[in-house]
Amino acid sequence: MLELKHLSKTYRTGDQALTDIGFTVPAGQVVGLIGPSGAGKSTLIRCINRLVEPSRGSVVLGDTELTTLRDRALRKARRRIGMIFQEYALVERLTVMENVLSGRLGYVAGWRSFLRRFNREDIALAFSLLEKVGLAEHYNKRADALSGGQRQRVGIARALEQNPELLLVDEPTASLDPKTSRQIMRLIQTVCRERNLPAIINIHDVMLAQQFSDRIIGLRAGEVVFDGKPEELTDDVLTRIYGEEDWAQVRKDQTDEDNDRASPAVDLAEGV
Ligand SMILES: Nc1ncnc2c1ncn2[C@@H]1O[C@H](COP(=O)(O)OP(=O)(O)OP(=O)(O)O)[C@@H](O)[C@H]1O
Repeated sequence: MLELKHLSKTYRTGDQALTDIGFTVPAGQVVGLIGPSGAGKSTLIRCINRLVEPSRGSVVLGDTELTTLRDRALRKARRRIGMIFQEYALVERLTVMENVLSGRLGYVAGWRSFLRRFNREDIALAFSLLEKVGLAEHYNKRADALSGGQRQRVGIARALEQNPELLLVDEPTASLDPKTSRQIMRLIQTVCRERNLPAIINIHDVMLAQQFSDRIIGLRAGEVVFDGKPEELTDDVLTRIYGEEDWAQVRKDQTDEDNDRASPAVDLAEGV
């Protein structure tokens, strides 16, 4: 379980990115974090694993207060949090397997020198995860030989290799076509359900968020303005989060765009 209490962040520039955020994410719950550009979504995700230092408040993972940890204790705690990034953050010239195994070392600097030290269990886990994400036969390919969807699958396997207690996911589909985006969101949802793993997904696409989250949190100007079930995301709520729009038209445009962009060639390339 993850608990945020009175979390606030003011950057040195004076930008107040988050104001008094408080919510709890129980085991197994997938939270879609939505809001307009600049609402504070990335800042919130990064305050949880302390890539950004919160100005006030607390973040509790299980029974560990993360906000007061330093150095080694912080590095150890970060290994309990799996991160999945928009741009995958793979080491391009290493193989798929090596990238997945790197999850074992979390955020430890200089991990490359330890590559030879993985034990049998780590490697067996990596193989089973590659099977899970549909990439087993590609284990020995270099990361730079993969499509975007395949890279993101490696990113998911790497995060799971950490055996995390929480997944933080930052715009996982922003670089992907609509069909691959749905496949990736479905995969994240499935692995969270299977492992009873809580996740917070920063996601721009409201329809995807609605389809694949158990709960939606809407941020606007650094504050939570909606916290509820995906089906409660009415046009009025969307206006509260994003401001005035013709939501019926936005939905139609989004559907048309999805249909236009899902060409058969792309489907084949990304379908693994
Ligand atoms: N490193 C930084 N220094 C100063 N201000 C920052 C920094 N990072 C973000 N901000 C400010 O904090 C606020 C929240 O930004 P953040 O990137 O968290 O929003 P976001 O919802 O993730 O936006 P987007 O969807 O465009 O990525 C914005 O006003 C932004 O300008």
